[in-house]
Amino acid sequence: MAIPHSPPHFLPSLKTPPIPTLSPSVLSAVPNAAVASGSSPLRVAFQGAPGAYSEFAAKTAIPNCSTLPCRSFSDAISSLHRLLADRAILPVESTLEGTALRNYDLLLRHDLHIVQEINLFVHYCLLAIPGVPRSHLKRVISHPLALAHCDRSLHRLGLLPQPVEDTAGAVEILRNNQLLDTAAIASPRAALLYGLNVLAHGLQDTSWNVTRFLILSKHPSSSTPTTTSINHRLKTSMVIAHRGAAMMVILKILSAFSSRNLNLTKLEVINPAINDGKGPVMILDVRGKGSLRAFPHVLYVDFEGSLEDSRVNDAIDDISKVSVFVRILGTYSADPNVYDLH
Ligand SMILES: O=C(O)C(=O)C[C@]1(C(=O)O)C=C[C@@H](O)C=C1
Repeated sequence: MAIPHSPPHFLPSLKTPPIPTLSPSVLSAVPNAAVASGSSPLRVAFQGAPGAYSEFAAKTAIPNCSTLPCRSFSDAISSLHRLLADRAILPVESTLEGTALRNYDLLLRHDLHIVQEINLFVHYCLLAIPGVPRSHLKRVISHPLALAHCDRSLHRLGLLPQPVEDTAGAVEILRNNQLLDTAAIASPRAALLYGLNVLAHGLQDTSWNVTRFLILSKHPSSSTPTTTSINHRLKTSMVIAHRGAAMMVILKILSAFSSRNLNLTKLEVINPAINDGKGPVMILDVRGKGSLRAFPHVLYVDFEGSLEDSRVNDAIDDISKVSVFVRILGTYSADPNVYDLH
């Protein structure tokens, strides 16, 4: 996959010129192709340039996969619909951000299935063009979340943060434009890939900085084992819409699962007023006419277990009685690890 080209070199400057942007989506340059079949590696679409954390998460979760860089998460999802990719990977939770509502929103608008999860320890580095000392740096570019995760460190270093689309994209901008007064925050892997210097490791303000990614497919997980064991727990994710009596539904959910000895791993109340300012949550009704429906009151729930288990089905029946809509988003192997990119 060719790295997108940026404009010719910028002259080093003491002022801070505008940050050049990446060229249009790499996705559109990929010829239409059939879904990988037989023994061909799975193709995983991710948002960002090669070297992004999402790409690393994809390669860690599916070691032999090939990866497809996309300009946006929505491009990554449309690459699944266009059969350019077999999987798409989305970050859905992080230590600082909590639930990434931006990506849940995407997930719910499409008829896709969660088939895998992966937890990645996100280790941020300060990267610069080789030979540039830290004292020459005036500003730093990266994904807005990465800048937020490193806020205190950047303040200490006196660097002006400027957001760009993704961490590896920032490195690419730095390299292609030879910006000598600018650093990027990205992974050690991106530094290697683009030949940049690592000036500082572990820039994140909290020592525990983990992002949870979900891998999506057009089809439910076929390799899902039907039995659970200590080493191979299954998890199911669902979305529940209700009439507004959140407390009553939450109590029902808690009792439906706890009375059957099922473990809840996530329960998040989505209040339309804080849903990233988007108002009601739009959910594709995959069982109905396949139409998008607007729900003002929604809960995101993950639990250990699968629909193969009658206790799970009974719990869902109980919950359905107090809710207006329930959609199962997928059953997949729970990731018991946190992978470190180091
Ligand atoms: O920019 C990247 O490298 C990404 O993979 C995206 C992403 C995100 O959108 O959450 C993933 C993890 C990092 O914390 C920052 C950014």
